[in-house]
Amino acid sequence: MTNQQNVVVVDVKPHGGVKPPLSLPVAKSFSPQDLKLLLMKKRFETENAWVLDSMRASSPTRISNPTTTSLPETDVKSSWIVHHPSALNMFEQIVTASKGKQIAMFLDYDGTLSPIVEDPDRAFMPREMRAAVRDVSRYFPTAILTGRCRDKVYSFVKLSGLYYAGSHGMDIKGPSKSCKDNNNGKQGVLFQPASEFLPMIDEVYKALAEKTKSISGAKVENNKFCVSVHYRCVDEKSWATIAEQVRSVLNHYPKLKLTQGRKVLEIRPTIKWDKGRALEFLLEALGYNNPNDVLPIYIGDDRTDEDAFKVLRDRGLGFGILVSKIPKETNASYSLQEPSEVKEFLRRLVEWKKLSLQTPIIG
Ligand SMILES: O=P(O)(O)OC[C@H]1O[C@H](O[C@H]2O[C@H](CO)[C@@H](O)[C@H](O)[C@H]2O)[C@H](O)[C@@H](O)[C@@H]1O
Repeated sequence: MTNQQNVVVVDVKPHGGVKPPLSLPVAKSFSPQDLKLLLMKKRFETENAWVLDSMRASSPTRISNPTTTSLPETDVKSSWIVHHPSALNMFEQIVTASKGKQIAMFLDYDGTLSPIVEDPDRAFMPREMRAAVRDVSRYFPTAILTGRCRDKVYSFVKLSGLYYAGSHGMDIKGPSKSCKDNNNGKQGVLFQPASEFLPMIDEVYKALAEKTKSISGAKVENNKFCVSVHYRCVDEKSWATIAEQVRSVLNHYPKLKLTQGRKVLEIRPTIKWDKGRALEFLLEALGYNNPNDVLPIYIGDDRTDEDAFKVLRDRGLGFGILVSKIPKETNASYSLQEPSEVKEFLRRLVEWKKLSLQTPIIG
C-alpha cells in the first residue's frame, strides 16, 4: 500500500464530446491550491495527448476496431466495399432513386474536387473538373461546402452559378449573376451564423501564426470564421509542439473548439453549426421542404463531411458518397476512390440527364 490515492476525474471536453478520464496520483498532503494546479497541468497534458493521438490517426478515422484489425487488410477492404460500394457501379440505382425528384448536388472542395497537395494555396481545381462541375450546375442545383474561406474557394472554382458555403458552412452565399457579382461585398449572402466571432477568429489567427512561426513547415490559414493550422509539411517530431502551441492559445478562448481534418487542426466557434446544418439550410433555401421532391447527393472526403452524411442518413434522404481509397468509418452510403472518379460520376450524371430530357415519356 502507498499513501497515495487515485483520483479519477471524468471530464467533458470544453468543446463537446467526452475526454478520457484523468487519472492522477494525489499525495494526501496536497493543499486544494496544489491539487488545482496539478489538475490543470494534467488536463493540459491529457488534452495535448488527445490532440496528438488524433493528429497521428489523421482524418477521417481509418477502420481499426478489434473485429476488423484481426482480419487481413484485403478482407477489411472487400468487406468495407460491400457496405460502401462504388457510386460508379451503383449509378443506375442512384438515378433510379431520383425518379420524380430533383437531384441536388453538394460538393466538398479539398480532396473531392481538387487533389490533396502540400501547399493549401495551390490546391487548384483541374480544368476538366471545372467543366464537369459547371455542366452539373446547369442541370442540377449545386453547392460547394468547404472548410475554406468562401472567397478563397471561389477564386479556385470561379463558377458563378453555384451556392458556396465557406468556413464549414458558416458563410453561405447564393449564386451570383456573373463572376463580377461575387466581389460585391455582402450581396447574395444568405447566412452567417458566426459573425460575432470575426474579431476573435482574427485575433486567434494572429496568435497562432506568431506561436507556430518557428516550426518549420507549419502554416496557419485564416478561413474567416475559422482557422486552419496545417502540419502536413511539419516533421512528425514537431507535431507535439504544434498541438501544445494550439492548445495554449485555445485555452484563452473557451468559446472556440478544436476539430481535425486531413493533417490540419481546425479552430472554430462552439456554435452548433456544421456542414450538416448548412446542408439542411441549403435544402430549405432551394425550396425543398418536402423530402419527396428532392434527392440530395453529397460528395466529400473529410471528417467534417461526416456531419452532412449523417444528416442524410438520419433523414433517410439521398446519398452520401465518401471519397476514399481506404476503408474508413463513415455515414456515407457509397464511395469513390479519388477526385478523378468524382469527375467521372459528375459527367455520367450530366449525360444521363441530357439523355432523359431527349427521351419522350411513353404512356
Ligand atoms: O472542407 P474542405 O473543402 O475539404 O476543406 C478542408 C480543408 O482543406 C484544405 O486543407 C486540406 O487540403 C490542402 C490542399 O490539398 C492540404 O494541404 C491540407 O493538408 C488539407 O488539410 C484547406 O487548406 C483548409 O483550410 C480546409 O479547412
